[in-house]
Amino acid sequence: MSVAQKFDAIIIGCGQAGPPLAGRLTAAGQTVALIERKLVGGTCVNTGCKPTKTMVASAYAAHLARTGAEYGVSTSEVSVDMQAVKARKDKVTVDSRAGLESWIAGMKDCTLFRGHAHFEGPHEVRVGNELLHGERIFINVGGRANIPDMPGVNDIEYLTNTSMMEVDFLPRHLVVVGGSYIGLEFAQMFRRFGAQVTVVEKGPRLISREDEDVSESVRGILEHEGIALRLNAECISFARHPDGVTVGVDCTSGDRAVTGSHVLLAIGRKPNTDDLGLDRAGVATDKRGYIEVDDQLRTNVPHIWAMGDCNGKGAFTHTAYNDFEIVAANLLDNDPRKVSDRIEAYALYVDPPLGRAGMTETAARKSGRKVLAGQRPMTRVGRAVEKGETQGFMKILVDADTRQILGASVLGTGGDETIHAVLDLMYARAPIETLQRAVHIHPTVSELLPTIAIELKPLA
Ligand SMILES: Cc1cc2nc3c(=O)[nH]c(=O)nc-3n(C[C@H](O)[C@H](O)[C@H](O)COP(=O)(O)OP(=O)(O)OC[C@H]3O[C@@H](n4cnc5c(N)ncnc54)[C@H](O)[C@@H]3O)c2cc1C
Ligand SMILES: NC(=O)c1ccc[n+]([C@@H]2O[C@H](COP(=O)([O-])OP(=O)(O)OC[C@H]3O[C@@H](n4cnc5c(N)ncnc54)[C@H](O)[C@@H]3O)[C@@H](O)[C@H]2O)c1
Repeated sequence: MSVAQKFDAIIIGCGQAGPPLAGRLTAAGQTVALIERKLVGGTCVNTGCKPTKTMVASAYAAHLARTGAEYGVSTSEVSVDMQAVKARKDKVTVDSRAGLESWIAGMKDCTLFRGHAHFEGPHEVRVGNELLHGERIFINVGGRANIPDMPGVNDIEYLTNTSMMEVDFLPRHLVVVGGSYIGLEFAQMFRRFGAQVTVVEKGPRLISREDEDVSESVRGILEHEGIALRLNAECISFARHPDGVTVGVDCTSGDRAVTGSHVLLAIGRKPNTDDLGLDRAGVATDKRGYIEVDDQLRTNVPHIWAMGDCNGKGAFTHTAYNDFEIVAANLLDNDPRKVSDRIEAYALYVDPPLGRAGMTETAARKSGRKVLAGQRPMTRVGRAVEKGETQGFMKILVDADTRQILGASVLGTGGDETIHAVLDLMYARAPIETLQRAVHIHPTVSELLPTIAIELKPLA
């Protein structure tokens, strides 16, 4: 029997919450074992946010070059060098990962173990030949692409967000299954790189968590760029084809199948909890495998916490990082921060981007509150007109009784940044009058937020 190495804390997974927590714990004098089975930095750094947003930037450059004539700028024929696009993406990713690795290496009393970790008992974790004992254990294992058992899926070669990172060529025709956050970002960027792109979505509209007017506007933006959309695809199936892969789409109407050279599956994520040996530690999960945690991210086992995507309380880098802040505040700062203090916020990086904070209109209506709403199309935002980027709109929702902002959607140029003007007021619990009287800078997209706030009307 091997003797376990003892640590004050074991952190499983080196994603968005693990490394900063290791930093805080070691700075407080604790010994930490940090375990990573693949790449330090996890999804965001290696196969998620960072590489995709870097590629979105290349796609934007191609788009601007193609539309240069509209700005009076003549460009000769635009070509995209996919190897250069990938090299640029790789550099951003590798630099980021290297920065993280050197930060971890500099942490006193932090040992980085490389390998797959699993529980052998409530305090025992095994990584390869090493058995570790932790007084406290923090799980930060993230998630991976969900590949449901769809007809034919095992007979074809498909891409996921991870294998997309190796693509250094232009697919002739990319079929993206899943019309949500991951699918739409890849769909638009590859269309802009020059591929034919079809999005296949089983639901009746894109990004179904958003309001219908947002889905509809995003649909228009993508179709305008020549992306084919197949919604209501209730009979998705796959088969090999001499030209690539045939994706069965519909059982009732339209072309029943679409044949592409490559298929990307972007149909949700699942937590990396099935191979962790959680039962040996007695840690409870829900039916979908997410680790159950309380408002301060403690599992049902008092010395074990779960942070980031694996706890199902968020699915974003900023929510994973906030999980670290909550755990650290409670353990080290005597500050009882909690998840329920967090306001939902995120962006979808199609171009123009969608910035979101708080409730959708659908959720606000369902809440039973009296709701005031204000809206403005980007065609009536000077900054958008000047930039020649007038697609989309802004919408703000306010509680008529408390006068506080319930939520906002900004689909338009700079929407990912503009939304923060609203988000910060929500955190401040400021009444809408604060926004009405704020003097914003001209010419910006944000300068129209006070105008919208002044023009609020009751929801019909
Ligand atoms: C294509 C794509 C684009 C995205 N874009 C954005 C975006 O623009 N903005 C945003 O906020 N979010 C975005 N996300 C979501 C974001 O990447 C995740 O929410 C975030 O990375 C979650 O962080 P985490 O720390 O929970 O997990 P992860 O970053 O997934 O890290 C978990 C780590 O644990 C390791 N691990 C797992 N199991 C074990 C084990 N048993 N032993 C040892 N190590 C293990 C994994 O290898 C991984 O390194 C995107 C996701 C994808 C897929
Ligand atoms: N900009 C960002 O912040 C960003 C970008 C990408 C991803 N992410 C994160 O990654 C998560 C996952 O994104 P996603 O787009 O993969 O998933 P998602 O859960 O948002 O959407 C999944 C899509 O696949 C469809 N679908 C589900 N099951 C299916 C099936 N069996 N067959 C066919 N279609 C099916 C759904 O109708 C839906 O449109 C998001 O929730 C988000 O948190 C964030």
